[in-house]
Amino acid sequence: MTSPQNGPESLDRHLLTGMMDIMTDHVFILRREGPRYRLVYCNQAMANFMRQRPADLCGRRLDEIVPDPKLYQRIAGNYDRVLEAGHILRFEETTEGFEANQVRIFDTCLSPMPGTDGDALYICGISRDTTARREAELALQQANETLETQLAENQELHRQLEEEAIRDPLTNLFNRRYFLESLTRELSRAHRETYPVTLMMLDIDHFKELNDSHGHSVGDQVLVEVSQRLCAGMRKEDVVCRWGGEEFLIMMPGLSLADAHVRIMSWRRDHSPMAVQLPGLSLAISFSSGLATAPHHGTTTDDVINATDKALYEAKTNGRNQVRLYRQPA
Ligand SMILES: Nc1nc2c(ncn2[C@@H]2O[C@H](COP(=O)(O)OP(=O)(O)OP(=O)(O)O)[C@@H](O)[C@H]2O)c(=O)[nH]1
Repeated sequence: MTSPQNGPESLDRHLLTGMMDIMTDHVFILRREGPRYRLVYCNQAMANFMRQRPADLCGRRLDEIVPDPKLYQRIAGNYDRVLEAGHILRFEETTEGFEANQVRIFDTCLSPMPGTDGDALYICGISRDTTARREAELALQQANETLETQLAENQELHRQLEEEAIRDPLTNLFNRRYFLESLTRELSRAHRETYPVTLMMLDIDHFKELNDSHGHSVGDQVLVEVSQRLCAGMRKEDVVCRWGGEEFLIMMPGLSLADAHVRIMSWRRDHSPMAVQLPGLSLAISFSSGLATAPHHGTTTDDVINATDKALYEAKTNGRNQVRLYRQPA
């Protein structure tokens, strides 16, 4: 008994052709004839794409199959390149110019091959339609870009919301909640590292009168103006807050009571009375302020704020337009 021979048998042409015709990729062979090319083989998929039968395409010159000179030049240029390179080339091409209504993308592999007689030169090619994959990639890329934009917008919105949650909407100063959180944090750090934290409460004098005489909107403009001048006069580590209606509370970490006093007196030299110019109206605003410091006048937020409030009260009851330092009861 003879055993079957190992290795591929030489197959009949109709078997090979049959196999090529069940492929969805375009398979084709061209022969170079001088400066031109002749299609010597194409499979069913390629013929379908050209809307012809394989028998009607095979044997025809490329310039007959593709009469448009620009299109011909584009296709033949690829074949020239692969023959010049002498090895397999792979590239992406489109069917632009072939079909009026739809441009498809192909991934094409071309290989130069000598004929059996040694003289003739052939190009074997396989083209795969990658349009759907590329469209999916493009859609994914666009979806990613949209997501990234949305993410950036959401982050910005989140940042704005966080900012709004700690700011007073009229003056844009920090609000009471943020101030209390910051003061709690600062007092415990100051305790660990032994430095003073001085508070100043500043209140606009006779603000009710101003509102009553000139209206709430003028009052609002004064509040905004005072806020801006207060911020401009403080260090970047100070926390300036709108404590209530026309009352401001400022935390000055690391400043002793005496240093804070010097600072506020200097601020008052420039800003009290504060001239506020509004259309048809010239105002002179005065302030009363109270100062207290931790740990000297208290170590908790409540204690030090109460001490500051009491110092302010003294400034008010003592005739306004002045600064008072907290004095501990004897
Ligand atoms: N325009 C404006 N007025 C406000 C705002 N919040 C509070 N007020 C007003 O601020 C005024 C505060 O009045 P008072 O507490 O009597 O203080 P004052 O008139 O400055 O008196 P002294 O502090 O004793 O000098 C009230 O009339 C409030 O209506 C605000 O956001 N805008």
